[in-house]
Amino acid sequence: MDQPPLIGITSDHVIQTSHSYYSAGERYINAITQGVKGIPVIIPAVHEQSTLLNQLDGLLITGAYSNLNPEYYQQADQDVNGLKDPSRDAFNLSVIPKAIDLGVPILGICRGIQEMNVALGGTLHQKVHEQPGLNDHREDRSQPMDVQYGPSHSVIIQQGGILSSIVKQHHEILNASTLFNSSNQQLTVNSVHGQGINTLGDHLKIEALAEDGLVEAISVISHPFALAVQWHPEWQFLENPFSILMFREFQNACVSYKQAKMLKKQTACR
Ligand SMILES: N[C@@H](CCC(=O)NCCCC(=O)O)C(=O)O
Repeated sequence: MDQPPLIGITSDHVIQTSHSYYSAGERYINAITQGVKGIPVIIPAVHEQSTLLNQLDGLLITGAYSNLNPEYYQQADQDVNGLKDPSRDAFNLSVIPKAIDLGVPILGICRGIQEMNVALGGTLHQKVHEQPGLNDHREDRSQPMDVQYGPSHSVIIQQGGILSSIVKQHHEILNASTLFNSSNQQLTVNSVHGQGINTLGDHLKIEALAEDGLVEAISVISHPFALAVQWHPEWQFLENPFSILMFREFQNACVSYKQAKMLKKQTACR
């Protein structure tokens, strides 16, 4: 029987009680094991990437409380004392373009969408809530976690992308979900971020927009599956039909990519 796809999960560099770790949240790992039926591999944000990427069948770029250093998009930092992660910044901004070039299927979540955009030359709003016309997309940290990560606002799915193709393929399942409104293609999502996409990077298309116009999902044009979303589909995804379908679509892309790689190897050996 075929081995499940090997999915790399990006990590955060964290210091706890004077010890240093590269870690990834359990929710992301569960989404890979249960939602993508893959083998999760946490990648320390230091690894040499070209050999590593050749082993992977997919890449998950996680969310994080830290913010990307705005030097990477040529802006002065508006929150110099805010949480940063230089190891993650350097690793992710270098691995994303390489993974895209190789055709590795990618799913980016929250900080992951921001990194994909900046890695391809885009910029971010450092404080979305201070931008005229944009809403406050932050969670209320005084609330319990299920409220912080609970349904927050809707996004409008744009035509012609990966998300709209999920809607088309599975409209019967989605029509039964209270989180999806088929008459206006609106999906209710959670919202746990202070930063967001300002100018769009190269070779990117918009997959979904919030009601205030903020970009909520993107994909790489002419790539089989390089999708990133500003919300958190991994949060209690088994209760959310759209999230289940999105992880399944990522799984299909990873399995196809793995099979194509094996076929190429076999052909080269003949
Ligand atoms: N720090 C950025 C990105 C927000 C983000 O990824 N939040 C996730 C928090 C932790 C997690 O659930 O993994 C911003 O504020 O925009």
